[in-house]
Amino acid sequence: MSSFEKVQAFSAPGKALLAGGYLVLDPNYRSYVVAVSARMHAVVKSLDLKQKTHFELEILSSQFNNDCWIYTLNPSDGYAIIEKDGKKNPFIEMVLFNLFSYFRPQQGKRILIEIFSDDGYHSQLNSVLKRNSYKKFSYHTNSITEVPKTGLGSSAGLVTVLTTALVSTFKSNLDVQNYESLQLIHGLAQVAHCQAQGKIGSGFDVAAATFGSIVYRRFVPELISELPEHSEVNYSAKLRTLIDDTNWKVSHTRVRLPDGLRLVMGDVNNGSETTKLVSKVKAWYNSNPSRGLEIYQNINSNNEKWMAALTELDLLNRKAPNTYSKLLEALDAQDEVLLKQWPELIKIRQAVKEIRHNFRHITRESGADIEPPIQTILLDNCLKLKGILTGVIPGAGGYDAIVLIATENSNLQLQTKDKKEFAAVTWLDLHQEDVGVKQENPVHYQNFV
Ligand SMILES: Nc1ncnc2c1ncn2[C@@H]1O[C@H](COP(=O)(O)OP(=O)(O)O)[C@@H](O)[C@H]1O
Ligand SMILES: C[C@@](O)(CCOP(=O)(O)OP(=O)(O)O)CC(=O)O
Repeated sequence: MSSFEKVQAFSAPGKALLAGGYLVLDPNYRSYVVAVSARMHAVVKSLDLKQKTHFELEILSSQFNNDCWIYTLNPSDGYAIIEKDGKKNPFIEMVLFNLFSYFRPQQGKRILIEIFSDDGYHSQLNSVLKRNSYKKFSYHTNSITEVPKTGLGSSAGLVTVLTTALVSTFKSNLDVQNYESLQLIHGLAQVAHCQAQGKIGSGFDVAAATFGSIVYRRFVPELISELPEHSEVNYSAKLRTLIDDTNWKVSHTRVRLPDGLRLVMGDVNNGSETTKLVSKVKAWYNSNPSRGLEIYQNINSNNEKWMAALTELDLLNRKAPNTYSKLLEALDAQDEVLLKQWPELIKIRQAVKEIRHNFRHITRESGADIEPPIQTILLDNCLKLKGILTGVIPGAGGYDAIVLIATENSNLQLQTKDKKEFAAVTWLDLHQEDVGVKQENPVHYQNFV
């Protein structure tokens, strides 16, 4: 047993926002978010410091230039967050600040948290793979801020898993399958993530990291924007009231893609500035609200049709698995005559076609490259492949990785090999993973070589 009293491990998934991009910023609209198999992990070791009230914290991210952030927190100065060498990581800082403001612990501890992030979150260029008999991670000589991201929500995953790790040191016997515990983690992580990124997004990414694949409706931003300044003496009390005694009116209903279907992500080795896209779309909407509302309502109606049709597929599989198998066979054949016999498939394809058509309107009218022409061509080519049900550019769109819904049997590598129209696409080794925060076995994170 190491010198630490308690050792635990947790993980949280990345995300792909399939339906509801931009609209999900408005609490009137729902979104469909799929948790993906790229996960952020935290191994937390804690030791009580006898007769001490201060906290010695070390957050280690050895995969990225062996980065670590070291803090000493004292109740006497309001748990001020000052990194030993002045190093900055706003996401770590905001988690620490809000966790200590919420729990206000008095029993001093030494806490070591090691963060691990799966390959899907970042480019693997200039990295070395290290493994043990349970897991493998890529190690970079560059710091985290210098390694290109893939848009799976690394900061949301980090904030959620770091929040979970710290909650586990202050709340004995934390059960991450317990709904109240997940609610606590979710609230604290949403506050920390918004404060760290300096803007209040819809929070779909933190919700998916916490709860897994969900249909999500956001909380009103004022819940977080109206918190006092950190320097205010009542910050801690207001935070506790927000977390413990406030109905956020957020909804996150668990969903899963129907059996036999899987998420496929195709990276085009490019990216988009979500903040810039969002501001362009907001400016477009505000410049002509009636046009914006018309387009948004059309997109929302088709988002809801898409979500309902996915649920219908799931129900069909449960009620009539043999019939459902024939539907999957029709998809694998990609035979137009056969496919016409399946209204559930036609419904999904027509809904997504309408959604994409409307986003191309917004692209032209706002100047925000939500579905740029090169991505339109790629998606339309993908729809002709055997086994493909539909496809979108997730989230804010742009030049991020595309997302397809495909049958388990579809072999995209084989179908696209040496085809010039797919030359720019790398099919990622990712799949949907329905579960959010998970307890892991700490033994699985030792001796990577
Ligand atoms: N493994 C990690 N270790 C430490 N910090 C991390 C890690 N992954 C992400 N972060 C933090 O999150 C930031 C990336 O957040 P952001 O730019 O919002 O990207 P994303 O869209 O992937 O969330 C990094 O600059 C870093 O501060
Ligand atoms: C526009 C949005 O509705 C969705 C953005 O989804 P992305 O997955 O594109 O976001 P990033 O994590 O920044 O890549 C903004 C929001 O909901 O906050």
